[in-house]
Amino acid sequence: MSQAILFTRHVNKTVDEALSQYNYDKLFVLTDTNTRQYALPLLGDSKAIKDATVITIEADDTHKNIDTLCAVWLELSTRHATRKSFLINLGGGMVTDLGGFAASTFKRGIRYINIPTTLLGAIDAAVGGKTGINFNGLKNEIGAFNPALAVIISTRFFATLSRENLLSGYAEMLKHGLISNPAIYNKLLDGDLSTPDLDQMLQLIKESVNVKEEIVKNDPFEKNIRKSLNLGHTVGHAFESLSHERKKPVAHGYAVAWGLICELLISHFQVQFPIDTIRQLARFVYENYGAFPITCDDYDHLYELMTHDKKNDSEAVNFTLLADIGDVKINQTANRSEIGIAFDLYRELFHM
Ligand SMILES: NC(=O)c1ccc[n+]([C@@H]2O[C@H](COP(=O)([O-])OP(=O)(O)OC[C@H]3O[C@@H](n4cnc5c(N)ncnc54)[C@H](O)[C@@H]3O)[C@@H](O)[C@H]2O)c1
Ligand SMILES: O=C(O)C(=O)C[C@@H](O)[C@H](O)[C@H](O)COP(=O)(O)O
Ligand SMILES: [Zn+2]
Repeated sequence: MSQAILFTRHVNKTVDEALSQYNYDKLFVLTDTNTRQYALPLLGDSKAIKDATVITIEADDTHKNIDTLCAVWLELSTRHATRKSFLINLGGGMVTDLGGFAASTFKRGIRYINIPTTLLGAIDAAVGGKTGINFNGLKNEIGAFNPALAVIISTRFFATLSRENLLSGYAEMLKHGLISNPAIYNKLLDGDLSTPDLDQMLQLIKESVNVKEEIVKNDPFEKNIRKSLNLGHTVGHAFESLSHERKKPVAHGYAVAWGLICELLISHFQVQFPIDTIRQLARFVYENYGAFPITCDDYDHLYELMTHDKKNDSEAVNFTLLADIGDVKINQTANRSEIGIAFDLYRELFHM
């Protein structure tokens, strides 16, 4: 499973060079309503893109669903896309997840590349081949492992990103720091998020992509060590699903940030992750991300959502835990009452 990761400041040129390597009959570009407005113009000088058919879907995770997927399949079909056609996914993780899955399934698979336009997309979603959609109230319940042939990353896209979406991506970078080593983690924790400088952040972005790339190379299908990339997501996805049910969707990275704290609390009790490091991160998360409001009335439902986690292989809920920064313990479990204790402490740390 090889995937070229290309960092560039000249996206047009890089896109044209990348596409010139492939023979294709028709080129399609998938955008959402925001990336059509803000990101597509940055590709205006690409010769290849000038002749492409643009397909545009509604923005945000509430549309990462089967209806939107059908709409993309229908466009490809009515416009006579063939197995020799090519798709470019231009957007954040919502577009690259859904577009990657559309490409993986249309006529049993057409080739595609990702051009992430969010920080989260660049350091995480566009890389590594997890594609899919939400289904039955569950995150990424349907999907496939199938990497984009190339991922073209340019920080130029991030100039129009909201602060919320920058922070959302930063949370997945913190996750990469936690699972890799203290040097990367501490730099991230020292970052000043009040006035983020994207060019200064480029080095951190490259390190973060590298953390993910190395893990995926070793375990592309998440049989073992790739589960480390899921730190924070067992709880995070349950928070995210609950936020959709409440019709107040939170950004994915925010749910991961809160999920990280809960799972580090479970790590503390099960594999002695240091409590002071949790307190420090909880302060950072509270100051920058606020809190996801829960009461003990939500615990049973959150637990039910976690019983659907894709890492589970039995009745028990599977967690990736940490004994320390960079010391990952996969295939750990926690029961309903242990998770309840973590929620109690999370609420205390987040002043609920
Ligand atoms: N496949 C993976 O490995 C993986 C990893 C992490 C997250 N994900 C998934 O990715 C999704 C989250 O991705 P995301 O945070 O990029 O969200 P997103 O794609 O929904 O983008 C967030 C918002 O920013 C807008 N936007 C995108 N680019 C913009 C730009 N350049 N300027 C202005 N606005 C822009 C979008 O239209 C959207 O409104 C979730 O569905 C999550 O499950 C997948
Ligand atoms: O690439 C991975 O592996 C990850 O787990 C990265 C996560 O940040 C990402 O949110 C992923 O989509 C979660 O996957 P899921 O298998 O828990 O749905
Ligand atoms: Zn994630």
